[in-house]
Amino acid sequence: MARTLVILKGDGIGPEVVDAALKVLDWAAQKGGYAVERQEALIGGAAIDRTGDPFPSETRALVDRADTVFLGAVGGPQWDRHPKNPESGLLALRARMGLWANLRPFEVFEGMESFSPLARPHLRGMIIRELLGGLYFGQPRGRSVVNGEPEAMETSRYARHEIERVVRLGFQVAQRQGVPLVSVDKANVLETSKLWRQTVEEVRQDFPDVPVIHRYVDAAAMEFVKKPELYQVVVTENLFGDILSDLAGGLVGSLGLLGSATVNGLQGSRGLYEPVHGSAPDIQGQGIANPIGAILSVALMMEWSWGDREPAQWIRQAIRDTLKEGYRTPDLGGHDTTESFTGRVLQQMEQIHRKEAMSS
Ligand SMILES: NC(=O)C1=CN([C@@H]2O[C@H](COP(=O)(O)OP(=O)(O)OC[C@H]3O[C@@H](n4cnc5c(N)ncnc54)[C@H](O)[C@@H]3O)[C@@H](O)[C@H]2O)C=CC1
Ligand SMILES: CC(C)CC(=O)C(=O)O
Ligand SMILES: [Mg+2]
Repeated sequence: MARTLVILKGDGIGPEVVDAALKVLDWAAQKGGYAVERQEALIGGAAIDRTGDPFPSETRALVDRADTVFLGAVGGPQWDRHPKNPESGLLALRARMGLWANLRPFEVFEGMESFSPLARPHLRGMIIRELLGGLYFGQPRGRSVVNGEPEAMETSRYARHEIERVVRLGFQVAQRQGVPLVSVDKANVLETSKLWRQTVEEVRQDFPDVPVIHRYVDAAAMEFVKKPELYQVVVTENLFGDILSDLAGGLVGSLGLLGSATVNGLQGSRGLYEPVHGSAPDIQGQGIANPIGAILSVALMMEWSWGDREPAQWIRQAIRDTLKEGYRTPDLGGHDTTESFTGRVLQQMEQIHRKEAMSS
């Protein structure tokens, strides 16, 4: 059966890493013997330039009919002074799809230890970031002039059910892995965080076998660096998850190494897949962006939306093997281009596939 996919390449290095990821997807689909029907649409700054809207109606219509969406990245300095904001297109997409759990796995690949002074061998974990609430979406927000002076405001808001569903997912993932759940909040100050912590305490009654560690976000930032092995499954609100997942990028050696899946719980095929990094305007157009985050997002898509576990494992193994052989893009001290690195990953996948075919 054909799988359908909406592709939103976006801005900066978005198109570069998405093109790399699609090569891997095509290979896996061909080996799996199924077709992927792809439709492409505009988002972010590219959409502003063409239509005046960062999330145009044509894109909305396609997304509404789609189960699976794959995104590059949005934003860039050329839109800083534009009245419309590319990032608001991404937030509108996330809200429109109604997907609330953003899973951001991280892993120190073998040989990558020296790219972060903090990296530990074999370190891996996952940040589960609530994606539809908090400061990014709360109302009221905006600008005003008070006593002749410009003011700006945002609102952080969470309803209990919005916290409960993502916390429950956190418990389920931690239970599956047999590890503690680390819940990050700022309950010593913020009302939303007090409700968050109270909800975690209530939901934990249903998971008596999962130890819970509560941390305030400031202490968590310190401890993530000092004792990262504690942070195997982390559940947290939108803003804190955004910040801590970039910290995880630093911890494993590069932001370019992280993929993500945004889903509605353990079941269901609907998903939005995107690398954790942004549009990286500083390296845009040079052909040197690290495609690993985007390629790992393909693996997550195959697993979470399509239930294709085996090709997802081939992809991950091929990335490990390619790095182990010393191929790297410049963010990891290497000389590979996005294209040459992706070519190596494809070769590794071919080898893994051939070996498995011979042994079965
Ligand atoms: N999901 C999205 O679409 C996101 C978009 N952004 C937007 O991206 C633009 C740039 O934001 P920044 O703060 O610079 O964050 P960024 O994630 O784009 O880049 C931060 C640093 O990491 C490097 N980097 C990121 N991805 C890389 C990759 N795949 N390979 C090699 N190096 C990589 C960049 O070169 C840069 O030095 C802004 O407009 C921002 O709003 C930022 C984060 C997420
Ligand atoms: C650009 C923002 C909308 C979000 C962001 O930084 C992220 O999702 O990682
Ligand atoms: Mg971010």
